Amino acid sequence: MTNTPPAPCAPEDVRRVACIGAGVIGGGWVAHFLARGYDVTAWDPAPDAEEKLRRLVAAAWPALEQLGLAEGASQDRLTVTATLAEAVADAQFVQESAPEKLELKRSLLAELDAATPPGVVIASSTSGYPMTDMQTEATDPGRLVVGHPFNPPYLIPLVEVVGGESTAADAVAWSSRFYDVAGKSVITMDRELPGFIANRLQEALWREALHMVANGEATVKDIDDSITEGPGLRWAFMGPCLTFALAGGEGGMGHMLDHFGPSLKSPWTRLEAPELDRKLRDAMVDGCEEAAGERTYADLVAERDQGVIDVLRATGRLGGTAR
Ligand SMILES: NC(=O)C1=CN([C@@H]2O[C@H](COP(=O)(O)OP(=O)(O)OC[C@H]3O[C@@H](n4cnc5c(N)ncnc54)[C@H](O)[C@@H]3O)[C@@H](O)[C@H]2O)C=CC1
Ligand SMILES: C[N+](C)(C)CC(=O)CC(=O)[O-]
Repeated sequence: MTNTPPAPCAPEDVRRVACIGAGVIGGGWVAHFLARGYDVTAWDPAPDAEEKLRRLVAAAWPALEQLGLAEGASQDRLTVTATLAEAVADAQFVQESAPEKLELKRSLLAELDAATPPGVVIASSTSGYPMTDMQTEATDPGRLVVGHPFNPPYLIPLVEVVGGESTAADAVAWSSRFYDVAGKSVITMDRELPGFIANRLQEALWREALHMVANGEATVKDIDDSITEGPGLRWAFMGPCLTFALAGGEGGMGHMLDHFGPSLKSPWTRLEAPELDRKLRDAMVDGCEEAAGERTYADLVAERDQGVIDVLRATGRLGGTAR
């Protein structure tokens, strides 16, 4: 990593944030930043983007009110611009959440770099591309970082921050501090890993779920119930390592590994990803539709939002209202 200068204002002094791409994640970021009292500009090329974005923010607002809005926070502080250049012209931080396509990310990040005031950090929401692969066309790649959120960004605290080979170390430190000030829970990585940390873990679970559905070994409902009625209850407040240390009783992780470690070699898991063919795709879609039953997308979003808030409240993690 290089050492080019960081953003022109301190993370604590940021007032204006630009969100580029306003779908599920970009819209979620907009809701989060508005609730934290920032002025937000947003740009998305889709013709119906503004209407969809305002609908998403309005749907998220009741949950955000429960979490506690920052002083002055308002949905009215959102400006949807006609062009990308207008969105970033006065931004003090930029969050990019465009589709997960490498070529698109490369050219968009270069375009953002050209249009954003010098020194302002630009973060990508990418789910797994290393920044090294995305920053290749930018004139100032030093200010490009990954800030990987979790859906919905307005409720799930975690952001994984990591730079690429050409990212300035200061830009990584600046963005980690900024997300912290903006109410997120930050893991700063000192090296690039495909999928970062959490998605690498999630992908392992997901790969096995797809294998089981593809082979008719479990239904979508079995898989979801196995987590919500089982390990998921523990994972909300204690990670998989400490949870398994308790599986060793008073002997802790040492006994757990001595006892169960050899079974790691047994063929429980399949390390290759399954072929995501039409049959498997349809089985997953049908299973999810069956699991959703009469509940609409909006019903499920409201149910998920309330569930996350209840868990945050129950585990004493409801954030403060100040930035
Ligand atoms: N959906 C998820 O659960 C998560 C997604 N992400 C990441 O967030 C990013 C966005 O994903 P989603 O919001 O799920 O996708 P999405 O499909 O919901 O939204 C993408 C938005 O980008 C817009 N767009 C298309 N071309 C664009 C361009 N050239 N410039 C700016 N915007 C453009 C689209 O009109 C759309 O509104 C991806 O990098 C994805 O990997 C990260 C964490 C979770
Ligand atoms: C499905 N996904 C890989 C895009 C998910 C994420 O990147 C994080 C999340 O929200 O779980």
